Amino acid sequence: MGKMEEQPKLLILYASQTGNAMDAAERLGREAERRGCSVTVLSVDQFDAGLLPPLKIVIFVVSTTGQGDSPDSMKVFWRFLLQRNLSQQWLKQVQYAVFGLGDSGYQKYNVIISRALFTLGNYGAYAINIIPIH
Ligand SMILES: Cc1cc2nc3c(=O)[nH]c(=O)nc-3n(C[C@H](O)[C@H](O)[C@H](O)COP(=O)(O)O)c2cc1C
Repeated sequence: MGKMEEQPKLLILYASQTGNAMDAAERLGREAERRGCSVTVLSVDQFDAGLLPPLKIVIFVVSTTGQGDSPDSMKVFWRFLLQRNLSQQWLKQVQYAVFGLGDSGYQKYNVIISRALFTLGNYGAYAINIIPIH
């Protein structure tokens, strides 16, 4: 027989200002584990963005804070992604989904979703779903 099926590996990265995106990410992680995935859940500031390219599936859970700002924990990761010396194919193997936490009472509702989508897409990553939560 062929080699054993590997468990699908899933990375869930969250960017949270007051804990809601973290709670949502951990809940998502538990659901995925129950369905047979091998899951790692981390805050974006605990993960080196340079390690993204070989990953197959990454789920981002990001909240919008301030006046349409990203959480503080996302800044370094963000700066890395905006570096100019990364190729347009840098994330071509990566499929990703973005869950966004926001409040439609704010003018800049959930804008961090679109920023994340745009930036990752620029590197050839493939968006499998974009899900605003409010
Ligand atoms: C100070 C503050 C500013 C916020 N600004 C926005 C905003 O500009 N756009 C938006 O969609 N939601 C905004 N929200 C709502 C948050 O996104 C929402 O409460 C979310 O659940 C927070 O997630 P977190 O705990 O992971 O940071 C804001 C919330 C706070 C407390």
